[in-house]
Amino acid sequence: MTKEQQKEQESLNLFYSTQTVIQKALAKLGYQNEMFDLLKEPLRLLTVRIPVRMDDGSVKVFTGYRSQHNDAVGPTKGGVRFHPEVNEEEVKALSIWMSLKCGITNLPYGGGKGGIICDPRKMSFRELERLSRGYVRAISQIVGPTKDIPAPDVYTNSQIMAWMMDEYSRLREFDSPGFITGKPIVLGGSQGRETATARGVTICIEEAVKKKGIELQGARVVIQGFGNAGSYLAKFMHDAGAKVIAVSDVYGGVHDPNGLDIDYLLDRRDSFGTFSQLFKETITNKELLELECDILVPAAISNQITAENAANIKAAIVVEAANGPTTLEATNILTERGVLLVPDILASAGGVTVSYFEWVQNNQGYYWTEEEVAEKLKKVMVDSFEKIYRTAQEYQVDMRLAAYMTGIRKMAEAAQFRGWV
Ligand SMILES: NC(=O)C1=CN([C@@H]2O[C@H](COP(=O)(O)OP(=O)(O)OC[C@H]3O[C@@H](n4cnc5c(N)ncnc54)[C@H](O)[C@@H]3O)[C@@H](O)[C@H]2O)C=CC1
Ligand SMILES: O=C(O)CCC(=O)C(=O)O
Repeated sequence: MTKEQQKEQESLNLFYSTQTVIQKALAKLGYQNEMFDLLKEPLRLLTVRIPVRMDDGSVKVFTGYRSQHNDAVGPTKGGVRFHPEVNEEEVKALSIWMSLKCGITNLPYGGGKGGIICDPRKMSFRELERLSRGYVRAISQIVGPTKDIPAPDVYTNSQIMAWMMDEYSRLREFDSPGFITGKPIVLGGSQGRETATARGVTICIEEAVKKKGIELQGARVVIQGFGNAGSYLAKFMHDAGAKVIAVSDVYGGVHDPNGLDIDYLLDRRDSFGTFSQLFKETITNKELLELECDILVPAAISNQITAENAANIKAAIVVEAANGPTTLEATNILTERGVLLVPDILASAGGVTVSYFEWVQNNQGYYWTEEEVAEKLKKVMVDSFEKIYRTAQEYQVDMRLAAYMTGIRKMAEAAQFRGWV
């Protein structure tokens, strides 16, 4: 393997590349190696095997994970992913990113993340219910409203959160809405959580265009992924007067340089964010990423913009709604080319921010209006964007490193005060 190939291989390993940036961020902030030693790995990783009775009477055993990166600041928090490609390294990296997101937005949490290796698109409603409940039973010892609070992520939704909350409440023998966020409103969910990730991305786009001197009105936007994050984002961009010219799902995308009919697409997508099979003329995800546009938003999975295609990205602004869509090699290429890259741990932090609001409302038993939630979210996101933009300028670093520096500071301070380092 050549040096370049090895570099790219390392860049594609989310866990390894996260550790690389953490090390740089801590060094910039003047921390010793001991702090890196503490923060480079999750404190806890639980692997579980979940037997599920399938509809045909057979038993299938699924593997799941829950990773808790660091709880110096407070209980850990983060979503649960149901996806065939879930793996230990990815879950660990995702839990570290949750710590950083909570640090950036100044939430009283550390980061956690969970996942189950499965393909929910091939499972029935009742099989999914049994799997969700089985997962909660398997991880119940290490989670809870004051320990670790799960939430939705790829291919999980408010129905799955409802089953998980119900199972946890049964185990504990009292109603525990604060165990999980992203619940249906009638079960203690928050106004605005469903759209929170996309709202947060929208606010970042509004800030980023100001920095780049681009008018949002009429700007051409391309979005990869049409699930929770991507589909609402398309709607918000359309409502803001931008021209959404291409969107995609796992199978491919649709493109119209004059702007797509977003309401139609929203109406036709299924609960897994798929719609493209309804169309005859489609483009590949690879083609979508390289389209002529002003703003590109990867809102699906990781490692989409790599050393291979970074030079072909035409957008002036890339805003990462997905976790880990751009490798470190690609980050360098885009930055050198003058593309403003708003990193995932900032851009997608709207979800966990409103999850925090949901948890606060559950704890106090008093609920806020959609306007109150939107106003509070806006303040958190604008402040976070500015903080990171200023850090990038002050230290002459890219937005990703600036976001890591901002996100890790509170955790490092808390660990020091606790006497861990
Ligand atoms: N839902 C949330 O609150 C948050 C989500 N995120 C991140 O945003 C991204 C999307 O999450 P959600 O919208 O919640 O998921 P989702 O499950 O609602 O939608 C996923 C979308 O990605 C597409 N997709 C899946 N595999 C793909 C592939 N190989 N290539 C292209 N497209 C593919 C699906 O077809 C679907 O349109 C993920 O990276 C997730 O971690 C980040 C923060 C919060
Ligand atoms: O809402 C949450 O608590 C976590 C959302 C999440 O998993 C993420 O930001 O990646």
